[in-house]
Amino acid sequence: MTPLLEVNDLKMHFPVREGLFLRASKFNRAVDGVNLHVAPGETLGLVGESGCGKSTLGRCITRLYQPTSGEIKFRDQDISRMRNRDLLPLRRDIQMIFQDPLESLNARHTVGEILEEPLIIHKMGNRQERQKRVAELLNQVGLPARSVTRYPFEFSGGQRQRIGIARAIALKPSLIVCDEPVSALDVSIQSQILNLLVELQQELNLAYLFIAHDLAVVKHISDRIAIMYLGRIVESGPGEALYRNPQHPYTQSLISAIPVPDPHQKSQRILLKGDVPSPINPPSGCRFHTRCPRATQICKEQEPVLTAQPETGGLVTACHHAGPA
Ligand SMILES: Nc1ncnc2c1ncn2[C@@H]1O[C@H](COP(=O)(O)OP(=O)(O)OP(=O)(O)O)[C@@H](O)[C@H]1O
Repeated sequence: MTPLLEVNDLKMHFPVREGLFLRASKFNRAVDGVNLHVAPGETLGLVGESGCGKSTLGRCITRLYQPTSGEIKFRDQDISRMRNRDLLPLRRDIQMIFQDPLESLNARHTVGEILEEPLIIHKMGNRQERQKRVAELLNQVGLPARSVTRYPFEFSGGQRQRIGIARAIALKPSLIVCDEPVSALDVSIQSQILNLLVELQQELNLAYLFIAHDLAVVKHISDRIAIMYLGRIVESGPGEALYRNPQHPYTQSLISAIPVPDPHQKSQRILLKGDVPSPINPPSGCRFHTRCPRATQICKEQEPVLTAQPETGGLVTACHHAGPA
């Protein structure tokens, strides 16, 4: 199937300004050569530790950021260098849901105004038609019709995320970048929001790039999962294969950290050495070598490329010593 979204060798390097004249002598390589693709109606889970560049990647794809280099192809058109003016039609089709809805929703506007705003910007319908659409959106996300006159602070965290979701689907997009949409919510509410996202996906044929720092969250909702470490994808493939038979030691350590519900089943936690290095000065060769239990000389010298792993059900892995744990 032709991908809806294709990202090739994408880089986002933030200048680090220092000294009296705030000159940029260094760069934070937040995203440093990412390749990925998402098919229509598919969910790609993007997982990695805090600071590995997930949000930056999501913001490049939605073109909140102008990437430093690389390609972002949406419906076969490279949008990575598009000017703001030309991006308007695209902003209808690619939306974003944020971790903290309170921060992303305008606190001085009522829910009705928040949901009507994108319809006004994109000149959709007259006032009456827009109000009808707002009522329909509230219904779709499971909020009462009377919410239109209320303000975001009057809602609970989960309800606020429902407002964020309603706003994201208002323009009938085909791709939504979900940036840790349930991380700030209680566990019981998390599953309600995840279920809502799955229902809407089926109803509206939405594709999701679902960002999370926790593999357990994306496990049940992702068709495929990509694991990110220090600005790069280190392993990806169908969710089921990635859980059952991960080949990258970093994926293996993330999976070993997921609590096992059955107390009789033993889980061998794979602990990593040290902390995540700085993306300002990433390690040579394989970026993961400083923390990797399998690292040898070649890992310090040569950067591994993503390579298909035979008999793993479709995993691609960037590791000189890829193999089962
Ligand atoms: N606007 C920005 N300007 C400069 N540096 C930034 C900016 N946004 C992010 N960074 C840096 O880029 C790196 C990646 O950050 P990013 O937020 O993308 O990671 P993340 O994986 O989403 O982490 P988290 O889960 O904590 O949000 C970090 O070192 C961060 O400090």
